[in-house]
Amino acid sequence: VPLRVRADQVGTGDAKFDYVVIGGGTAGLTIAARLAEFASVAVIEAGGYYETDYGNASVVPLLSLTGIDVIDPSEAFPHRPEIDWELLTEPQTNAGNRRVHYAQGKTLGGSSALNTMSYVRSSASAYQRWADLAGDSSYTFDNLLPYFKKSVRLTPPNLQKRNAVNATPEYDPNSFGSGSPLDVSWNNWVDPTISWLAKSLQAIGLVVNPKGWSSGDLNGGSWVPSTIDPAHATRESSQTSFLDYATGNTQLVVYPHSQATKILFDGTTATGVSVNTDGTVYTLSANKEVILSAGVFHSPQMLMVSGIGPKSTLEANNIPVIADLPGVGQNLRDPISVNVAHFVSTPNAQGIVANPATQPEALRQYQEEAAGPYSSAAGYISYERLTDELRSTLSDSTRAALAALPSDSPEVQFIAGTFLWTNGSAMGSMSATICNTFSRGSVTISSASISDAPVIDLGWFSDPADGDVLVAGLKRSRQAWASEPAQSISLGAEVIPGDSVATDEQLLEFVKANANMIWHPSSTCSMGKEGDKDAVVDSGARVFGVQGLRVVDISIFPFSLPGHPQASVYMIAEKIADAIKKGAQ
Ligand SMILES: Cc1cc2nc3c(=O)[nH]c(=O)nc-3n(C[C@H](O)[C@H](O)[C@H](O)COP(=O)(O)OP(=O)(O)OC[C@H]3O[C@@H](n4cnc5c(N)ncnc54)[C@H](O)[C@@H]3O)c2cc1C
Repeated sequence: VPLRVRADQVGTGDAKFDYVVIGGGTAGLTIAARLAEFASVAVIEAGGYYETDYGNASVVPLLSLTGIDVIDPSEAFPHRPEIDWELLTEPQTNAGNRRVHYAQGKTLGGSSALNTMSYVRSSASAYQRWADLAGDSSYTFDNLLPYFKKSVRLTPPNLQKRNAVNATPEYDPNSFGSGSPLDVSWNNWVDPTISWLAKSLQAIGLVVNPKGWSSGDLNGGSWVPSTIDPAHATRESSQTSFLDYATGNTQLVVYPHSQATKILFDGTTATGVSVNTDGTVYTLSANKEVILSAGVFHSPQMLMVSGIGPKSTLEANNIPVIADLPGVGQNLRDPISVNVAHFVSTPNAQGIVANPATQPEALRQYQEEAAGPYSSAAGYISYERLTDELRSTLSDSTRAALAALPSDSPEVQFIAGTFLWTNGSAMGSMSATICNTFSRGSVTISSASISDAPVIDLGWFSDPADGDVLVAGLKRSRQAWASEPAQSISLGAEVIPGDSVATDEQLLEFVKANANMIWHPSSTCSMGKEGDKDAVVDSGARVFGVQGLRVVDISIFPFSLPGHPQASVYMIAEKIADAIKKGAQ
């Protein structure tokens, strides 16, 4: 893999730019590349190149689902400091006191270098809710669509390579663009287990959405597109797309393996960033603005160590207060998920590549044709509002909480999946994930130093509605497994959770002990109206109480959007870049 940034684009030491971007992740590289079209821009990134630092596991699509050991959520997770921040949360008091490892990309590309590449937009009603909370109608789906389109380049699925009549993707080509450097397409191999489980979801009434999920309707099922380079069947990240583009077309300067340690202020105006590269400390000055894109955990931490946050927290850590902003770090939303799994008779991609008899052909297919099991990425997902039957099992307060959401908002996401059990046998899984996280967590600091990890409380199950909805989702997953298509591949009784987990109390206990993240945390620097309890930035992503500073990443989503977030992260970076450009003209 070539190192992409030209030598003259790698920064060292003190310098001045129009814009200084903290974090070369998903949003950071996108906004930096766009700003560099008309201004001088620096990006400070703590990591380097994931292709060289982590190799095939971060590049080959199948391995993004199964081979990334770094996403292990257990406390005994494998340590990969070259690409992961190695964050460990506070014990989750409502979830078996578990401390979980929360993988976050520390590399050019950020978490787009570690994610499972699914490209999913949220529902029009969710963006309407965002617009209402931000007090800005430019956040409705129709008004955001140009930025969604601008941020991607769609390549239609290669049906010949997919070679699966039951898995032809349905989508609306009009909701995609063609000019962006970021490739979105479909994988070139379909896992047979997932095809059967997709049929099982359809059998219980979750029909295929004829437009896919990029047109504002997030209900029904779809073969999910991925951020994938369709020609080579390799991961597409903000690094392989926007950084590549900026390297070829702009004077963007990158500071890799460099940690931003503090945002510097003159009074309440941000003037630059203090940076540490291997012990050398220097200043990058911003003539115009500092853009903070350090992600959901590190953006609020950076604000706090720089003097912006709840006054009591800043004072307790001897940090001079630049702006008392109580919402910083306060509105963490983390959607959680549980699995229902059976042993299955169908082969899966992991099994094929693990078998010495079938691996050589799989390798040949991947290397020569960019196809076969190694090219397998995102599969089949369905969204739905709970059925009346399941809704009637919820508590009154949960029903009331759901009723307050927009009427077309999906409530549960089902992901048809497959993996290898510890004995090497193929398993099929039907996971249920809550679409609207009612529980609130927080991010705070333990010291004034950015070198000390942020203190993360995910707040799992702090609102009982999440457990209630997840139990209903688990029951629905069981209904899918009971359907004829799933039964035709199931090799017997349910393995996870197992038939002994039967009553509502047992199901809730199972859910609390076993639910896990799907790595979509958001909202720790929420967008809102000035003075609102959680509001940290206005609708232009400008931080309240100071000048010359914006936050542009997933931390500014005002709530956890149903769906998958990266599509909206790329979109928001495009949108704010455009707002800055228009303001600068
Ligand atoms: C395992 C996993 C699977 C996922 N699967 C999907 C999926 O299939 N579909 C989907 O839509 N979303 C998925 N996501 C979520 C999605 O990838 C993230 O929401 C998105 O990438 C977040 O973008 P961001 O710009 O907010 O942060 P990031 O992309 O994480 O970028 C933050 C960057 O800031 C850098 N940084 C932080 N602090 C500093 C500092 N002090 N100095 C310098 N640099 C700093 C970091 O190193 C990082 O590069 C997944 C995430 C993970 C981790």
